[in-house]
Amino acid sequence: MTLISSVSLRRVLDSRGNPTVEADVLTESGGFGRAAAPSGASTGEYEAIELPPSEAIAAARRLAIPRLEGEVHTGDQRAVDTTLRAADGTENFSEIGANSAVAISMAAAKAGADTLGLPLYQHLGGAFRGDNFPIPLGNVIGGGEHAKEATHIQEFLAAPVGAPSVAEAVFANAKVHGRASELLDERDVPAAKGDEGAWAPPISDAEAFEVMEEAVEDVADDLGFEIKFGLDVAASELHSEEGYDFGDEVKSTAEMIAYIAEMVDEYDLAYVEDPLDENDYEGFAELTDEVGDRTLICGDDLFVTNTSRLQDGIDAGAGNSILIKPNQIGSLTDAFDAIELATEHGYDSVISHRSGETEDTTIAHLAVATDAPFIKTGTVQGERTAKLNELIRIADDAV
Ligand SMILES: O=C(O)[C@@H](CO)OP(=O)(O)O
Ligand SMILES: [Mg+2]
Repeated sequence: MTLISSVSLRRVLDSRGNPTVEADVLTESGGFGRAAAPSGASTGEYEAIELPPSEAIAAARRLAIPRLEGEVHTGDQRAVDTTLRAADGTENFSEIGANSAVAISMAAAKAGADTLGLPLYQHLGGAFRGDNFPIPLGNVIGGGEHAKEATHIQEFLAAPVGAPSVAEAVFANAKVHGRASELLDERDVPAAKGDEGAWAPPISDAEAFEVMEEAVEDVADDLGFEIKFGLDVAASELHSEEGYDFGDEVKSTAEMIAYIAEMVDEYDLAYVEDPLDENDYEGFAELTDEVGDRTLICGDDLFVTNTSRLQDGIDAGAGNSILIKPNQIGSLTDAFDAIELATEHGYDSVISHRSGETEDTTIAHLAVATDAPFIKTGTVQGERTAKLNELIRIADDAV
C-alpha cells in the first residue's frame, strides 16, 4: 500500500537565498510527501557531504530513484534509507549528496504517514507519542559564522525550562527576543539580524551575557515561570593551532574550559553546545566532569549525528547531550539510531534546524516522535516559526 510510485526532485530556495534540494514522494495508493534539505554554515568537519544541488539531484536521479520507484515501501523507513545508502555506496553520501538523501528520506516518511492517514510524528514514533513536548531552545543573540561583526559565541539561546506548555515556551522565547531588542536599544546598540533571525549586535560576548540575563529575567518575572539561557559556542570555528580566537584574546584549551565552567556557574546556564573543538573529546570530557551535573554539554560538530562518533564520546565521557541534525548524517534512520544510542546512555537529544532552512517542519515531528527533551529551531522568522508553529499544532491535535 505504501509502495513508492514516484520520486521527483527540484531546486528550491532556502532562507539564505541559496538553492537547496526538495523531494516529492508519491505512493501507489496516493500518499504524498514533500521535504527539503536544510544547509549549515558552521558545518562540522565530519558531516555527510552536501553537494551543489543540481549535482546532487542529477546523481540521485541516476543512482537512487530507480532503486526506490516500484521497489520500496515508505511504510518501512529503514528500507527507504538502506536503499539510499546502497545507491550512494559511500560512508558520507558523497555520491548522491546528503542533501538529496535527506530530502528523499524525509519526503518518504511524510508519504508513508499520509498513506497511513497518520500525523508524521505518530508514523515515526508510534501510538504512544504526542503527549510530551521538547523545550524549545531559541536563538536570541548571535554572531560567529551566522553574522559578521557580532559576538564570537555563535548563539545565546533562551531556554524556557519552566514553561507549562510548548506553546507558552514558544511565546516566551519570542518575548525574550523582543526584550533583548529593547535592552540593546537602551544601550544604543544597533542590531541587525543573523541568518537565524537572532539579533547580531556589535557587542562583546560579556555584554551579550548581561543582556541575555536581563532579558530572560524580565520575561520570566512577567510570565511567572523559569527561563534560563544557554550557548552554542561553535568553538571549532574559533579554533586554530594557536587556540581559541576571541579577537582581543586567544584562549588555550585549559582557559576555555575554565571560562565555560565559570559562565555556567555565573549565569546558571542550562545548556552549552560545542564549547570546544570538534576533535577534542578529552576537553569535552574534562568540562563534562566539572559541570555536567548542572548543565547540558552538547556535541554538535563533535558528534555530527553519527553513532560511531557518539560511541567514542560515550566511551570518553565527553558531553551528556547530542545535537541531532538529520542532514548532518543524511537519513532519518541514521538520526533515529543516534537518538536511540544517546537515550540508552543517558545523553539528552536536542533536535536541531540548520542556519539555512526552508518551511519544512519534519524536525518538529521528529522531536515529538522520539520524545526528545529539547529542540533548537530559532525564535522568529518564517522558516523557524514553521517548526515552532507545527509543535503548537501537534499539541493541539491539529495536524
Ligand atoms: O551550529 C549550529 O548548531 C547550527 C544551527 O544553529 O548552525 P549551522 O547550521 O550553521 O551549522
Ligand atoms: Mg552548533
